[in-house]
Amino acid sequence: MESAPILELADVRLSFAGVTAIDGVSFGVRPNELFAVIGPNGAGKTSIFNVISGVYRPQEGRVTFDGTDLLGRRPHEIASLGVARTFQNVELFANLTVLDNLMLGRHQQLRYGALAGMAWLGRARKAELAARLAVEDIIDFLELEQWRRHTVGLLPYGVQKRVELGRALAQEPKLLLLDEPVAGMNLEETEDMARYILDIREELGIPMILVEHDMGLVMDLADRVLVVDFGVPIALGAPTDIRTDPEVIRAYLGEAS
Ligand SMILES: Nc1ncnc2c1ncn2[C@@H]1O[C@H](COP(=O)(O)OP(=O)(O)OP(=O)(O)O)[C@@H](O)[C@H]1O
Repeated sequence: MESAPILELADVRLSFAGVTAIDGVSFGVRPNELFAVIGPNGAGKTSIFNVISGVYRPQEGRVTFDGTDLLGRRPHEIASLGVARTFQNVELFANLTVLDNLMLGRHQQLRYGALAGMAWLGRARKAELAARLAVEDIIDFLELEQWRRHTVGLLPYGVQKRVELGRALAQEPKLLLLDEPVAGMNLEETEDMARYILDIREELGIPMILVEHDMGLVMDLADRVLVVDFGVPIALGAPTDIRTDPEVIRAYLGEAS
C-alpha cells in the first residue's frame, strides 16, 4: 500500500497583479520520496517553494504538511514544523565560520527561548551540547571537517552550497526543499552534491523536493517529477515517463535540446 503524503498541495493558484505564477498545481510528496519540480525559466518553481515555506500566500488552494494546514502560517512557524530550505543563491552568514553557520541553523530548531534559557540554565546547556553533537554529525556526513573553522564567504562555491545544505539539515527537517542545489557548479561538485542528496534519502530518510535545471541530475535522482509550464502542471510521473511524454517534449525538453 502506498503511504500517505507528508506534504500535499491541492489546486494551488497564485498571481501577482495580473501575472499568474501558479495555476492549479496539485501534488503530494510521500515519506522518503525524492520529488522533483522542473520547468522553463519563470514556470513557477520557486513560487511553489515560496508557497510551501509561507513566503507567498496563494489566492486559492490548500497546502497541508504532516497533518497541519500551512496556509496563513509565517515562514518561521513552517520552519519550526520541520520544513527546511536551501536557496538558489547561497544564503549564509558570509563572515561567520562553517561551524557557526551550522550552529545557527540548529538554533532555529532548539526548543528554548532566551528567558527559558536563563531560568533553566542546566537544561539550556544540555540542549547546547546536544546541538553541538548534532552539528558535528553533519560536518562528518557532508565531509566539511577541513573547513569547519573557515569563514564561509571565502570558501569555494561548491563548498558553500554544501554548508547551506548542512544548515538546512541542522534544523532536523521532516522535509527538505532544495532550490537548484547544483546551479553554477562544475562537474565534480555536481557529482558530489548528487551523492549527498542520495545519502540524505538513504541514510537520513528525509523526503525532498528538488527544483533543478540540470535535467540529467533530475532524471538520475528523482522518484517522480512534476513538470510546470507558465505555472500550469503539464505532467507528473516517473522520470522514464516524463522523458517520453509528448506534452513535456513539446513544451520543455524539446525546447532545451
Ligand atoms: N514577488 C513577485 N512579484 C511579481 N511577480 C513574481 C514574483 N515572484 C514570482 N513572480 C513571477 O511569477 C512567475 C514565476 O516565477 P518563479 O520565480 O516562480 O519561476 P521559476 O520557475 O522559479 O523560474 P527560474 O527557473 O527562472 O528560477 C514569473 O513570471 C515571475 O516573474
